[in-house]
Amino acid sequence: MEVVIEGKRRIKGEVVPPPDKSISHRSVMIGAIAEGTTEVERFLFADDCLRTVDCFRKMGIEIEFKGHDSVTVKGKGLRGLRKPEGELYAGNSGTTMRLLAGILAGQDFEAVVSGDESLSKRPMGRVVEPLRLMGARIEGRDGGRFAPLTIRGGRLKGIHYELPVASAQVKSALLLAGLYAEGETVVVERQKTRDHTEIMLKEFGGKISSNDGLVRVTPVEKLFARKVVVPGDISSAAFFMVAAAIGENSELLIKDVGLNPTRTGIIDVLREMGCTVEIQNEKTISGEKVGDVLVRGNGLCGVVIDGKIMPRLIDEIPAIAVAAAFAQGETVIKDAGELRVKESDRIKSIVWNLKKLGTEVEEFEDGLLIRGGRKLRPSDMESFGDHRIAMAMAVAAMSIPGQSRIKNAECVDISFPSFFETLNRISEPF
Ligand SMILES: O=C(O)C1=C[C@@H](OP(=O)(O)O)[C@@H](O)[C@H](O)C1
Ligand SMILES: C=C(OP(=O)(O)O)C(=O)O
Repeated sequence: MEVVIEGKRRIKGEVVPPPDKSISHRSVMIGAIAEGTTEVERFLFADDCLRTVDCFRKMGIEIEFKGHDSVTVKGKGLRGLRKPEGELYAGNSGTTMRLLAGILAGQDFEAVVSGDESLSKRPMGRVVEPLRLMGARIEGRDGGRFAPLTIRGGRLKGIHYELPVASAQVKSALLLAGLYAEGETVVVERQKTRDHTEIMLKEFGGKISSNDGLVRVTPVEKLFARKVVVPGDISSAAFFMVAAAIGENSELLIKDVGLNPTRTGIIDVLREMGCTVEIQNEKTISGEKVGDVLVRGNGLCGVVIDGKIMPRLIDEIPAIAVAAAFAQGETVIKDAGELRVKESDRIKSIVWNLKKLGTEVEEFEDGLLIRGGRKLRPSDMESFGDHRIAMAMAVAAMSIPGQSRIKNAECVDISFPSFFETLNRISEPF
């Protein structure tokens, strides 16, 4: 699908972002291994989370869709999953494959997890190696570095493991496997990554603690079903934040956004770039911080983004790169090598598209430099099959007078199926 975008400028009004993808995945996974029925209010009906639903249905879990945005998961307890017939297909979703690997490592059956072309190229050694140390038998392409993975779970033992890459998916896989292990599992993270697994496991009665970069889990006999209310996804909201930040005279209220501090790097960066971002109505729901975010565009300047903040905004870099192209001065993004192993090589994808728009960009192994503030031209852009690239470039196109095109834009269905309609609704013509 090719989407044509007429450049418009003013972004105005109110918007509610789609439910959080990370939390939606976890609600099904943890709900499936809890005792009782977990009601999930505001589940994300998008491709990635539906892959997680399919995988658990294949393992005998009843999952019902209720209305347009809720699901119920009939949990069967820690030992209630059954051996699936055929492969478990994770599609494009890294979160599905890596977290599922952790749960499968604790089961006493064999299962195969596969993915689409993009997911089959993403590194799986980072979960395979520590899960093997815990006692799981896992095979995969190239010695287990790539999917499909064949996982034979069994008796696991807890490990003390320092994450070689800052990854919430790897941490979560080990914590989930730790539910089945003998003794304590300790994951050491040098940079704090999103902690939705820890929060939800605690809500469901898990024994888990986090202190000073050490996350510890010990097995419990049972997890107990809980109602989960999923906040809006700050990673989806980020596209609107940037749209409002770069739009002249723009003001946008984004409601019910998840504000877990491990995810709010985008807000810090936009403020540092000179944008007004106000948080209103903060509350805590299902253990997660939520609030409304008001963004007012009033001119941006370049920034340096590196180091510890990276895990707090890793999925927002495509949107931030667009903000940088519209900002005065240079923006440098470093320590972002992880972008090369997402749904596309996001450093390459960003550089390719920004150059088409007339931005001066330099590519580094672990990041990029963007010289902002030049007059940009409308263009034909390419998603490279990556939802976040399609959405970021649509936001850029929206602020450039004239007609741009985004090729292969159907990939927005991965995390935000109504993205283009929503973007149209909040933007006004010149
Ligand atoms: O745990 C999660 O839900 C996610 C963790 C991050 O990946 P990594 O763990 O690979 O950094 C992020 O990029 C992804 O979109 C979702
Ligand atoms: C990297 C992402 O997701 P995943 O790793 O689950 O495919 C993303 O949504 O940007």
